[in-house]
Amino acid sequence: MVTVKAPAAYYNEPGLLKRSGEYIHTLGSHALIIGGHTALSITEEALQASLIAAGIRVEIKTFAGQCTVEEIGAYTAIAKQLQVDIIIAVGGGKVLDLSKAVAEDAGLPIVTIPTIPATCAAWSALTVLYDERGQAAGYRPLLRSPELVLADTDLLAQAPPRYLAAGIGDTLVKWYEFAVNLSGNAGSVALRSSVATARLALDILERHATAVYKEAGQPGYEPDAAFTEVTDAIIWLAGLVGSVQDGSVHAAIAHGLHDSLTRIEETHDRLHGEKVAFGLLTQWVLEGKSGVELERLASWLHELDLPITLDQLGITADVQPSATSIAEGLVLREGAAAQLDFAVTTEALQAAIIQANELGQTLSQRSLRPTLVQTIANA
Ligand SMILES: NC(=O)c1ccc[n+]([C@@H]2O[C@H](COP(=O)([O-])OP(=O)(O)OC[C@H]3O[C@@H](n4cnc5c(N)ncnc54)[C@H](O)[C@@H]3O)[C@@H](O)[C@H]2O)c1
Ligand SMILES: [Zn+2]
Repeated sequence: MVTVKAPAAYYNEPGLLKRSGEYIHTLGSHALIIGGHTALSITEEALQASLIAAGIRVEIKTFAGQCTVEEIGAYTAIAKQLQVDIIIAVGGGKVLDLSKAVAEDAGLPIVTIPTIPATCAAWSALTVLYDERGQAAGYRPLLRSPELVLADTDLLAQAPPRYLAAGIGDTLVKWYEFAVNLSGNAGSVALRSSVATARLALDILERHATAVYKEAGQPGYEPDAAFTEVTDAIIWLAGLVGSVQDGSVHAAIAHGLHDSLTRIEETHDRLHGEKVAFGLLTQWVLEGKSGVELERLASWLHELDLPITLDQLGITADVQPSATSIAEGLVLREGAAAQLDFAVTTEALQAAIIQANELGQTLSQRSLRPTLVQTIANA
């Protein structure tokens, strides 16, 4: 059986927030807004004004910071107690994930308003769970994607560019994680659909991501067509890649390494897309890509300021034992290894992490040189 889950509507425009009531009022008249602290401070005024103007009563609760089963239960109880008829989620991936599960458990429609383009969580019918210590604790598939996704490109363009880079990392991984599963067979329609969508997202990122990332952080930056393509790739296309499922099992190595990295305390302030990026660099080594190709790809990650060394991930312990524990922590889904034409043993993974880290160090040192020369020249 194939299931395709996507939002009833996805909008991407500058200034959407100010008009959000026009889109939301047909879905509900008494809303619970769940938002991160920063996200609410940026959006609350415009969002509330637009909702109230559209005749929607508003309740607001600040997200406590972690998407755990307990927190989902707590916000569901709040939604029921307040007797709201719609949930509006505002913020990064964690608050959107929590709110989607809350809406499902409370039997309510949900609108997602991403305030950073760091993941496809605004779109997907999936909640990634953590425990209270911030370690990955599994995935909760949801029955539906959100009813409505409002991607306000003004809002997304104002976010610190680090989040954009993380979103780019988390999107380009889609192609590389899916493509390795295609070895030797054409795949089902579901797999081919995901691969084709992931390819389109990769094409957009290859074309625009670096320039958009460099420009987006500049003062007075206004989102243009390239920015919209890049954020569409991150939210919509990456979301669509995961929207189509036929029960077949894929090996998501970079994401598996991400999950393993979440068990290392020092990586906790690194973003999802940042950990995935290092996981992807490791996967490229494991796949046996040529030195030239590895250098090209790692340089791209480096240009986006994504981590390409363990140190950049926050891991300061010795490389060898760190690589061993990350490698040992990778759990592939049952049957996934059979799809691959390269081996994923703990030893091979450990060696790949060490090689990725060495390549990352070399590239980082090389790109430091102009700065050093500059510093000496200016001394
Ligand atoms: N459901 C899915 O399909 C899916 C996909 C990928 C990742 N995820 C999950 O999403 C989470 C990662 O999401 P994330 O990377 O967005 O991190 P996040 O949700 O932790 O947000 C990162 C930070 O951004 C801040 N923030 C939000 N809006 C801001 C703004 N406009 N300006 C400045 N700061 C702002 C938040 O306060 C937060 O501290 C993880 O839990 C991950 O597992 C889910
Ligand atoms: Zn991801």
